[in-house]
Amino acid sequence: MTDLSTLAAIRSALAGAPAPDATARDGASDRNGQLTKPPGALGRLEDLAIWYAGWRGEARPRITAPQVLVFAGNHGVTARGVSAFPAEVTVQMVANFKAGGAAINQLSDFAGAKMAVHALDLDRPTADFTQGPAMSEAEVCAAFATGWTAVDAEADLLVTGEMGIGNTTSAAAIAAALLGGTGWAGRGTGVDDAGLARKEAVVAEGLAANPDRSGLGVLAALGGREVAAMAGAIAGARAHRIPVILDGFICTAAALCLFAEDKTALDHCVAGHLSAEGAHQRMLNALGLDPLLSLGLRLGEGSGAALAIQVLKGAVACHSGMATFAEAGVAAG
Ligand SMILES: O=C(O)c1ccc[n+]([C@@H]2O[C@H](COP(=O)([O-])O)[C@@H](O)[C@H]2O)c1
Ligand SMILES: Cc1cc2nc[nH]c2cc1C
Repeated sequence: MTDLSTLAAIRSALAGAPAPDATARDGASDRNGQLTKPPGALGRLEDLAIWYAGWRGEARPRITAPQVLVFAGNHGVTARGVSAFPAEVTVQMVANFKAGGAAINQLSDFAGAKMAVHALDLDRPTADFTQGPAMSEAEVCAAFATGWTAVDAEADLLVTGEMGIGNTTSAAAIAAALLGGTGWAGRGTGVDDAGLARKEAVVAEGLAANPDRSGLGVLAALGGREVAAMAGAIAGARAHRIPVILDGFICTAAALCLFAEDKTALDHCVAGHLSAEGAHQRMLNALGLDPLLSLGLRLGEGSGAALAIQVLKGAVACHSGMATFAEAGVAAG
């Protein structure tokens, strides 16, 4: 069992993360050059397949066991009027996920993925981060460990999603702390102009009340339990060489905390989609990630990333299933 009981222990676990398999990646690149298509004609699908092959350590991989993990948490900062919905919606939506009634249930089924929901201490919201850290070191580490251990070692692809009323304010505060500047707050579930102004003010207060600017320090101070669990799952997947598709604004903020610790921490990740939350593009730019889809989604739950499983499956199916020029007797150019 990996020790994740302190931030120092988590930092050591991150430092021990594996790299992709260069032999498998080169083998996949070589195979890609022999497939029955003009060079580069499958565009970004070709890069995706080669990237996936490197992480899985197989030149001709398959995707047969995607996993979708949805983490839920409650936020003390909701007391500041930062969401269009009441905090009770978090626990109510967890019941909906368990009953199969949410968008992510449909999108996971449609992608052939196994979905699980983890509700993290919903009856104990994090502290209001305008007054000091949202979580103690023990709390953030426990949430991170929940995410890390939720990853199925037998999965061959992971999507991390979340549910947490108030968490777009938390994600905006994380981005502001780690990337600087203002204007990170957006409409979330649909706040009006006054709500948006409150969010921006709450973010500024949160930064003033919490001076630590390390990735994990910011995760503890301004994140939430579901945000920490997503960071843990993203890092835990890496330990098993499981590639990850990131979801929207909140998931990307969780990933940003890992990136702030180590610039290679997201090498096993792709951005599933561009959220309609205004500052998501800016966050992706800072991470150097180019989203696979842009459909105006702003739901969370892992929904955009679950939809993007289909794109990655398509890329890997073409790569591993297509005939080569020699096999098909097609004249190469
Ligand atoms: O993933 C996104 O980009 C996204 C953008 C806006 C809202 N959300 C979802 O809406 C909730 C947070 O919104 P809010 O307004 O309560 O901060 C939370 O449950 C998220 O899953 C998610
Ligand atoms: C209904 C509802 C569903 C959600 N799913 C993710 N965030 C959400 C926020 C609301 C309000």
